[in-house]
Order: sequence, then C-alpha cells, then structure tokens
Amino acid sequence: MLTVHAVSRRYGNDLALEGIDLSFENGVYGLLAPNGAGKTTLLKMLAGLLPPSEGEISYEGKSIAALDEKYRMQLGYLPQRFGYYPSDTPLKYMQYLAAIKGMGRKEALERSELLLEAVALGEVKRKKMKTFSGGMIQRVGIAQALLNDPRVLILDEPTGGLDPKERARFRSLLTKLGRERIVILSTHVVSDVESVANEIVLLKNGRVFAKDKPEDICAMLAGKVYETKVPDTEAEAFRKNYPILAERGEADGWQMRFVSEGEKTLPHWEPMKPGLEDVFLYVYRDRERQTAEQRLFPREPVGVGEGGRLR
Ligand SMILES: Nc1ncnc2c1ncn2[C@@H]1O[C@H](COP(=O)(O)OP(=O)(O)OP(=O)(O)O)[C@@H](O)[C@H]1O
Repeated sequence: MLTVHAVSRRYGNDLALEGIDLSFENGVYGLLAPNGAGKTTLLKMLAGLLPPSEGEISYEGKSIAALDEKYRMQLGYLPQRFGYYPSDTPLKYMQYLAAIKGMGRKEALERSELLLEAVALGEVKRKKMKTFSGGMIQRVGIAQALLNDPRVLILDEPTGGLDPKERARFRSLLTKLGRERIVILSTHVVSDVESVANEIVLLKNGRVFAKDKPEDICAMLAGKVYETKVPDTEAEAFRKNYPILAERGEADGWQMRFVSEGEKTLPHWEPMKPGLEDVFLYVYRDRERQTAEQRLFPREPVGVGEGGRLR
C-alpha cells in the first residue's frame, strides 16, 4: 500500500497542496483536476522526485524517502514530458534505459521488445523516433515506465497526444496493469478515466475534494441534474439562477443541462443521470469566467462535446 499522510507542498510562499491524506492499493486511480491544481506536484512527490514540505509518503509502511533506491526499483514513472534522442529508435532507447536500471543485455532486449509490442510499436521498433507522431512518442513513454515491471506505476497526463483509437487501447492496457499493481494517472480529460479507474481523486484548492469510485462521485449530483429548453428571452436569467453544465443553441431557444440544488422542480425539466463530466464541470465551475464568456458570446451555440454530450 502507498499512503500519503498529512502532506503539504509549498513553492516559496505559495501553498500548492495542503493536508493531503490518501491511500492506494492495487488498482487504477484517476487524479482528475483542471490544469494548475497540483496534479504534477502530487505525482512527483509520489514518485519520490519532490520532497513534501510537510507530512510523509510511505510504501508498505516505510517512508519512500528512507526506502530511496528500494522504492525506485518498484516504481515506473512517466513524466509529462520525457527526454529522448530523436535519432534513437524506441528499441535502442528502451535498451539504454534498461541498462541504467541494471538489467542484463538479454533480459533488456526481451523485455523491451515485449513492451513495445504491448503498446503496438512492434513494427516500428527500429525506426527513428523523430519520424513518430506525438501519440507514438507517448506510447514509448508508457512502455519505458513498465521496463522494471513496477509495483507502483505513476503516469502524468499519459493520454496527451493520443488519438481516440490509441486512447481506447491505452484504457484497456491500464485495466490489465491495474490488476496487480498500483496505477495512478493524472488527467484533466474525464473520459480518459471514467470507465477504467477504480477510484477517482478530485483535487480542489490544493486539497483532496473527493476520493471515491466513479459511480459514488457521480452520486454527488444524483437528483440534481436536469435538461430543459429555455427560450432566448429567459436564457440570461436562467444562467444566473442555475449552474449550467452544457448548453446548445437551437432555432427555438437553448437546450440547457443544469444543476438544481433546490427541492422545487418544474414539470418540463427532464431529470438526467449525472455523469463524471457533470460533476467535474460543477465542482470546477468558474462563475466569473462563465459570466465573462456569456457577455462576449451571448448567443453563440457552444456545440456538442465528446461522446455526443452537450458541453
Ligand atoms: N517549480 C515550481 N515553482 C513554483 N511554482 C510551481 C512550481 N511547480 C508548480 N508550481 C505551482 O504549483 C501549482 C500546481 O502546479 P502543478 O504543475 O502541480 O499542477 P497540475 O495540476 O499538474 O497542472 P498541469 O496539468 O498544468 O501541469 C501551480 O499553481 C503552479 O504554478
């Protein structure tokens, strides 16, 4: 088990994270928050690359700072940006990293080939990485994080640059990996983790806002999400009264998806099952930005989001 106990992290006088308590067992954990919320800071501390300003992180009951090398042997880490030589092939790059980790030549070659196959780069393993797309590079990053068959796998925004097919393949790889290790990944894209994470961690204002199964996180908004058609003349007032999760401009008004905290409902409000994206949008709603946006684009349709959902 990996535990975070009363951890805070400062940068100068700024407190990026405060009083973080978390524990992770085998499974997939999605660390979900908008940019700048402290995801990278938390992951770097979990990877032992950044010391907490206060508190302690321990693995199997021992401080990771004290375990040091022993912890690193159990750890796989994919940083947000990783360094490689563009003229290297993925196979050469993997073998080089395997050598650094102390693997013998034969084992390094076998393991590198196996992992490159697993991320569907087997056919291009001897091609120079400078010819690769962003998604292919990201898959090399995922493969290298698995070189030492880690018990703890930490991935910082691993799906950046992946196309929808690559994302789907990555999600199925995650599910397999999470069966026998701790997998923690950060993202600000809800659909990356909604279907595969055993638990979601939401960070807000430098603290843990929630840590729960996706369905229990969604239950936070149970009975509070509705959709309705609002005529143009009433749209402005409606937006002021209710947090809007999504809206779409149509010929006869606005199709609004919104949250109502009150007991009172209207007959033409259609109750909706809340999804993780609804909770994300609600928890991280930014009233000032929404107001400014509405002033700038008062009648612009917002469009349809991923998966055909309104945004
Ligand atoms: N080295 C640093 N020096 C000063 N402030 C930092 C440093 N690293 C991060 N911060 C600040 O700490 C806060 C959290 O940043 P962090 O990078 O952890 O967030 P994040 O959720 O990972 O965002 P992103 O996805 O954009 O990387 C931000 O306000 C950021 O400006």
